[in-house]
Amino acid sequence: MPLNTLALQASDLSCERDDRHLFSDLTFSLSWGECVRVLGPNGAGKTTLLRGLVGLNHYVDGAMRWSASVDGRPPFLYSGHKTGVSAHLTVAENLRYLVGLSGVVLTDAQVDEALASVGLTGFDDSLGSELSAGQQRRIALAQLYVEGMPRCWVLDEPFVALDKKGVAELERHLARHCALGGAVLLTTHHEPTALAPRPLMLQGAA
Ligand SMILES: Nc1ncnc2c1ncn2[C@@H]1O[C@H](COP(=O)(O)OP(=O)(O)OP(=O)(O)O)[C@@H](O)[C@H]1O
Repeated sequence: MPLNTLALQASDLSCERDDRHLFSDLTFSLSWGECVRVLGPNGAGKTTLLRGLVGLNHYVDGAMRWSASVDGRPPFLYSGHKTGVSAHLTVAENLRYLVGLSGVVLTDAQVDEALASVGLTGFDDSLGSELSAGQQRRIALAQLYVEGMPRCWVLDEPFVALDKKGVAELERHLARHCALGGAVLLTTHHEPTALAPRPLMLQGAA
């Protein structure tokens, strides 16, 4: 497949952690317009794989080729199982910090708009520590509503702590993103209903 149709090409990946083989011979691609869901039981290595792909650990060996980035910025947006929200920053500061990792600087109006998209209007000045788990998750997810962010999203358990309405809205948002030519690589124990991701099973090493 021509590389410009791919957000990611990963070949012959293998992973050993603490002398345990988690997976091997893993080859897959993520096309633009596609959502891929990494599947496997607890401890199979889903988080390890995602973190390895985005350069947050060195446990994963093999060839990983992301689509070209713009202006040297990261070619992907990563949001982890832990939200990365600081207890000591306000909601607006947290959002500015998270999108800043992708080289994006927000106007006040853009902050308001993104927070409104995730139901956090009026919480701009609240500290991260003053928010519930679901609200903290929503701060991290607000990045997905900001224009100019990378179009390839790597999301580790993005539905965790969200209420029913939040889950449905996020599913719709991810489906919309892919329909508009974005790409999503995620892991989740939640069974999506409005999203039909292509499964990628971590089988474990032979
Ligand atoms: N902090 C850690 N220190 C040492 N080993 C770890 C640590 N976190 C995970 N591991 C090891 O790596 C393996 C893969 O963990 P990982 O978190 O990638 O699994 P997972 O598939 O994402 O699991 P889950 O479905 O429970 O989130 C685990 O089986 C465990 O042995």
